[in-house]
Amino acid sequence: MVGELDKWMLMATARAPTNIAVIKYWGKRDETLILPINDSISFTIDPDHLSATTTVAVSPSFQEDRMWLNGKEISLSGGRYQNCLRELRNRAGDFEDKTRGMQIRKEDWKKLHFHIASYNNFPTAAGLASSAAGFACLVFSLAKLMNVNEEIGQLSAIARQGSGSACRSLFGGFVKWTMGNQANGSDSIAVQLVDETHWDELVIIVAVVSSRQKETSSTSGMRESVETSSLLQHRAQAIVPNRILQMEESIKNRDFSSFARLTCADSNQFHAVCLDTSPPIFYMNDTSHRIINIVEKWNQHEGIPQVAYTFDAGPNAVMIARNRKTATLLLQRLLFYFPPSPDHDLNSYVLGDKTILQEAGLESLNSIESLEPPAEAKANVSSQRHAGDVSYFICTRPGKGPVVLLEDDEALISSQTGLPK
Ligand SMILES: Nc1ncnc2c1ncn2[C@@H]1O[C@H](COP(=O)(O)OP(=O)(O)OP(=O)(O)O)[C@@H](O)[C@H]1O
Ligand SMILES: C[C@@](O)(CCOP(=O)(O)OP(=O)(O)O)CC(=O)O
Repeated sequence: MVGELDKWMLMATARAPTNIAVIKYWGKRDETLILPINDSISFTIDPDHLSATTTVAVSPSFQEDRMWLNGKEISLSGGRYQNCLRELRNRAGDFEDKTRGMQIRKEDWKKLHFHIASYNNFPTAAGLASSAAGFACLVFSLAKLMNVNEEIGQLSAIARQGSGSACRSLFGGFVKWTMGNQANGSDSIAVQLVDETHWDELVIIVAVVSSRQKETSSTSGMRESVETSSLLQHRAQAIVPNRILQMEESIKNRDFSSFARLTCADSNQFHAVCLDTSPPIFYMNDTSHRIINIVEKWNQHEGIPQVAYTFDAGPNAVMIARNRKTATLLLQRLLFYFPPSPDHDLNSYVLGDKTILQEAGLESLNSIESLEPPAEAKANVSSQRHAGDVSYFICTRPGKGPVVLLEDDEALISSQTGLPK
């Protein structure tokens, strides 16, 4: 189809955030329905910094379902996309717009085709959970377009079938994915624990760590762990249930010390499970280990945790600081140990909420060069600097769940052609 559309077209646009788990999901009991072997808890990241925006359009002129991701056409033939589309079509409602003379009955949705355009405001292949934001956004925007009359929890069970962690991106704040026990997965859904205003002191700094090697995907990594790791079985049965209860308590009470201990312990146990997998999977690299060391030594020096860290299936560090003051001290440490390489400017080295840079008194490359080693360095950690080992940092905070975008200029599909703008 080229040029003008010859029939009507209906569109919806939405934006959905990514999320980072503090109690990790690792292991499925059902590969097709994506049912996990344990509950997990995450926080949602501010969509201004890490989110997917998706426009979905429907028109009798469209001949097949098509999708463009970051401007490039991708195939929708994979089982995960097909499962989400089928589940949503099964739940579609009637739609009528008398002024435009449009009527779509429930059953018509099965014959109509979609054009879908999505854009991630962060790198897609950098291990920053783009699939979580992407599938949450796909399901949320299609549910709006098709008038699906379901609670967000039920939509989360559809997003789960795109990528497990995506179910948690249907809510803001802190979110629990309950594993459920039904064979059809109807009770394996996300629930919001608290919204993003409950604990608004927290500041998040993500270190995107340079990595050249191709990582094992989460999907195949967790399959191998289920098949070969006895530590994984022990973790799911004997460790996680208690940790979930403790984590819920620390979030409810904004108890940072307990939150940080649990978050770091759970990340480390997840990576221990990866090592216990045969053959072992190494997601973290030397820079990741160095970051853990810096945070651990600082926390130890202060006597109570200042910062928590967590790592997903890759070398990037996600650090959570108890408040803005701590975040500035963390940023000073990070920029001391990992200054930008000579070809970088500060503006492209620290992304997201740059006001933390100003508060840390770091407004020029010179100010980074003249940073002193932190107090704990002399006693415990080497003060060697590693320019170039981190690609960039993102400063952000916990944020809200998916939203519909109503402005025409926010749509990614042209109302004239039905194709990406
Ligand atoms: N905006 C989007 N809309 C729909 N699907 C997306 C979107 N962004 C990413 N995806 C899907 O997710 C896949 C990438 O998922 P993958 O798990 O490999 O990486 P990731 O989620 O960025 O990293 P990780 O899971 O390791 O944190 C893409 O190939 C695509 O199928
Ligand atoms: C380490 C993790 O980030 C694993 C996420 O795995 P995915 O949700 O990407 O896996 P699939 O369900 O196979 O798509 C931990 C987490 O997010 O809980």
